[in-house]
Amino acid sequence: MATTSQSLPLSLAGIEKRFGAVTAIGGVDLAVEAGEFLTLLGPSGSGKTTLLKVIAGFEMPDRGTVRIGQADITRAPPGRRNIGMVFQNYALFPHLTVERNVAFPLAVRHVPRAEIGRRVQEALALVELDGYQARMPSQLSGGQQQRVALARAIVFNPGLLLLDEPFGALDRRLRQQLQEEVRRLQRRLGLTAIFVTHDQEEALLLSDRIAVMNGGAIEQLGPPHEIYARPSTVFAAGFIGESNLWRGTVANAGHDRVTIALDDGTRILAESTATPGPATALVRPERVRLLEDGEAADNRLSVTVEEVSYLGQTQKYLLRSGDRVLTAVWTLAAVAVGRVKAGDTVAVGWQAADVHVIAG
Ligand SMILES: Nc1ncnc2c1ncn2[C@@H]1O[C@H](COP(=O)(O)OP(=O)(O)OP(=O)(O)O)[C@@H](O)[C@H]1O
Repeated sequence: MATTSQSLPLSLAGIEKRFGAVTAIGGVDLAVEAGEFLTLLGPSGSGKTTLLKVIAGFEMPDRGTVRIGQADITRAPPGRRNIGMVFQNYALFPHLTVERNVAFPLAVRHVPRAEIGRRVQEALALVELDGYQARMPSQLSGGQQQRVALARAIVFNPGLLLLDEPFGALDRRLRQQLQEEVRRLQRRLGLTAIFVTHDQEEALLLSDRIAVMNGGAIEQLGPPHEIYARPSTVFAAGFIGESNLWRGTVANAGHDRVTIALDDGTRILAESTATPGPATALVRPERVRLLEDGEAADNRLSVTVEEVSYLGQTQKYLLRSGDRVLTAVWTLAAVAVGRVKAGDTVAVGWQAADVHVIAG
């Protein structure tokens, strides 16, 4: 298998797909660059799998076009799209050896026998399963089976690789190991990859860009750090990472600083160019700091500690101020174990620059 990739860009324009009264995809435009790792992230029912099936050719869209490179493949059968696929339950052929499983896509493409042998060996080496040629799938662990599935998906140099929750059935450690391997392989081969998950950590870790899906539409598209730091909607903010979200009204707008008035009278100072009107303030838990005596902060609250959870490198605190509960996550280097306990009253604060304002 050549490691020089023939990866291609993918473009979706105006994709719509209905099942009876259900709109699974409600008008999606998306351009994925060659060699890019793009994740479709969203809750159950948001349309991720349907969109992937439209790309793969297992579902026909009611409207819109699918292009790989220059070619319009909207109506092309799945086998003609040159797409590699790994699904959670995309089982290997149980009656075929590892070697014949991986050889399958080459055999159906009438690749000469000698070349098949060489390319299968190369693909198995890439997923670190060289020497497993003669095994049957039943003689492999779940992680090894998914590696064989990955080898089978890349052995024919696909223009595009689709991965639908490929690690869903695996335990956490194996999952992490395979995540790293897939990413390394994808980079090394320069593959264009579209990955479906509802696991936000997995999405943040692996992706060049994330498309946050909600109700059959892409709600936000951007690199992980941008989606985390500057979510464009309350849904995206709540779906990715932990968040403190406070709904209020932007008052006193001007000079890149605004005040957000909450209905209980609390005022939050934020660095933002938001205009007056309803808005939600987002403060990520690691931005909420424990204030030392006399320490100043743009925003300051006296809170009672309700709960402390030890998470290893960090601790998570549930803090109450009146009717409001907020979450803080502090590293052990910043706040030692036992220094702040349930029942304590402490001062916390954060800077105006730590507040992200979502208008609307
Ligand atoms: N074959 C089908 N017939 C009828 N409705 C369908 C069909 N496939 C999907 N749907 C509906 O379309 C919507 C989107 O489903 P889809 O499977 O794409 O979501 P998803 O984001 O992949 O969810 P999950 O994470 O649970 O797999 C859902 O409301 C689903 O019930």
